Amino acid sequence: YRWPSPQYDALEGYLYEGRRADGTSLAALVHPCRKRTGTLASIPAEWLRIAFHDMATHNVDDGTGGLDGSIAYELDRGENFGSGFNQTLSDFETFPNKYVSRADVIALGAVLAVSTCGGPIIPYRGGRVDVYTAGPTGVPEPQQDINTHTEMFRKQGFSQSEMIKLVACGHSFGGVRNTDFPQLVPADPSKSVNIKNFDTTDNFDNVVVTQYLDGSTQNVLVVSDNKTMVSDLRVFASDGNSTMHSLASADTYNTECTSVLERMINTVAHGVTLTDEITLLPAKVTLAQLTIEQSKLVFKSSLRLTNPINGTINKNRTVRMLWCDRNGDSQDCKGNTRYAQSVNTVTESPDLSPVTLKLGLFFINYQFIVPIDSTASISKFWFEVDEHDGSKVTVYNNEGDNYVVDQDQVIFIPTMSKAEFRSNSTEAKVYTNRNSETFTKVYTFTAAVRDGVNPSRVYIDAQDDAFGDFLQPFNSTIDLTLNSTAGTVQGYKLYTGTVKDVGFQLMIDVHADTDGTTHTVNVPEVSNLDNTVLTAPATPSSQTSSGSSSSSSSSSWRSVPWTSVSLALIFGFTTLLLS
Ligand code: HEM
Repeated sequence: YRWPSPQYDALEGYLYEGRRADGTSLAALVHPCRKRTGTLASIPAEWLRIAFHDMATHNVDDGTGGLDGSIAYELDRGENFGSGFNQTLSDFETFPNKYVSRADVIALGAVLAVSTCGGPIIPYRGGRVDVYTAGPTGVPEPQQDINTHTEMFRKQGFSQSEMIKLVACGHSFGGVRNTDFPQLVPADPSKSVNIKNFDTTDNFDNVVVTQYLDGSTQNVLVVSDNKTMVSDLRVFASDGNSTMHSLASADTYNTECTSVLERMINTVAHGVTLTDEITLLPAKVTLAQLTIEQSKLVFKSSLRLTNPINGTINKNRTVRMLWCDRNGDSQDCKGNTRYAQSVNTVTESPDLSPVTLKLGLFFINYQFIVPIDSTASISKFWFEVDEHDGSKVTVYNNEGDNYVVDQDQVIFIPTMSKAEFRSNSTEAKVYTNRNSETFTKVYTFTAAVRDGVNPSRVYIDAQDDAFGDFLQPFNSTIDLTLNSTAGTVQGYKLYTGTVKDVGFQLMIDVHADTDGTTHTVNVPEVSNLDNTVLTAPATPSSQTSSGSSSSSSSSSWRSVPWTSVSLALIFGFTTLLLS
């Protein structure tokens, strides 16, 4: 991992924070191992089941299908019977975005579902590619015979024993509904909700296996009198119960389920390449932006650190952001290195994501905002964490590369931008909320281009992938026009333009074309805008740098802490003892 990596960051945020960049939480819908209000159905069970059904149309012979979001177009089929699917799709609909496909969200749902109910952490990758039409059929149904099932799983890429494991892992929680399968679960007027669970626990555990083996199982797909429908019995017994016996150990069950469910969520069409496994970033830089707030040029960023749940946060800890000028005498810290303390600390709940909770960690965010002299500007930044307890100061510098501000020619100005919900609709496209009210979201965006650049074109590429009913993504390019009355603000000229969107997660890239070069600022989060909470910038300090290109050993520089930092930059050390 090297910053910037917006796709990795988005996937990492979804997995370990369970939420969108604007704070809307996916994890909170399922965690802790929740039941749905009303139907009392197991939400995690619905989420795991949909991942299987979406994947089940994979054809290993021709490399088509797999986890690709096609399930959204396949719900009218008998093989996708169940009211849980519609509810799950509406749980998921606001979460796909430019970096996280709908299929990635479905896969993530399976990971969150298993971990929130006490199961293992299934390794997660992103990069699945969505389709916008139904695929072929291929989901097993209980009335089919064992040969049909074995062949269906073979086509999905799973052997007989893997089929048994997949079903035994899938049917760990949740159950069969009377409304969906009255042949299996007879009507019972005494119950307002009539779901027959696969076993006696709501957790993700091997009780479904042990109760099957000891004969106490209540799983209707095993014990129903309707012998046509007892598909779990046929599947489980298809190798003489040998695989089921192997799953009688809880540890083996967890290991085998991790492996087979990981393969399930990673089943994609040939030609689709998944990302590396998304592991937790111990120090994550987010929300880095050069912008104008209250007529000042400021640089903002946030450093997310982890803390063990059973450990205390060191109250004496100080976290500094350090940065270099882009221009002038101190260009790239040749003269001075600037630094400032964090202005705000936000400690997250350990319940943010069941995955991070399971890792025994929670997050603390150190937020920075510093004034930037527009002539000097900023070229790169990094962080230093001092526990003030005699231990080494830790430097977070992007593995020695620093966090590089790749350009300052074009910047985005959230606080001078806004989003309006226009109801009624004279607008061409509208979005219908849960109360059947129609809206169009009208965004007015303000960007700024350095004075003197004279761009031939300033424009925004806007993309939204999050729609009710899983409509096609929205893509639009709009030109921004110079606000000639605003003059020059902090060495920048302002440009504005309007985007109309009906989705939930607009993301934009702002571009300025100059002399054959396109400068771009990527904005993955456009929710706060003119509602951004304003914080006064910190007062920065600066300290003479030794010069990052020089290793001169004058006697004075050893006493200057920043030289250690500079050395860290040169040699890529992440931690150095300050002299
Ligand atoms: C031979 C293969 C399979 C058959 C015939 C089958 C059949 C069924 C049936 C009939 C239900 C009840 C659905 C309802 O009442 O709405 C169900 C539920 C479920 N299935 Fe399967 N299934 C199979 C394999 C799998 C696999 C491989 C997984 C996941 C790895 C899985 C996960 C689930 C889950 C989690 C539920 C509970 C859903 C809920 O409570 O809402 N199933 N299955």
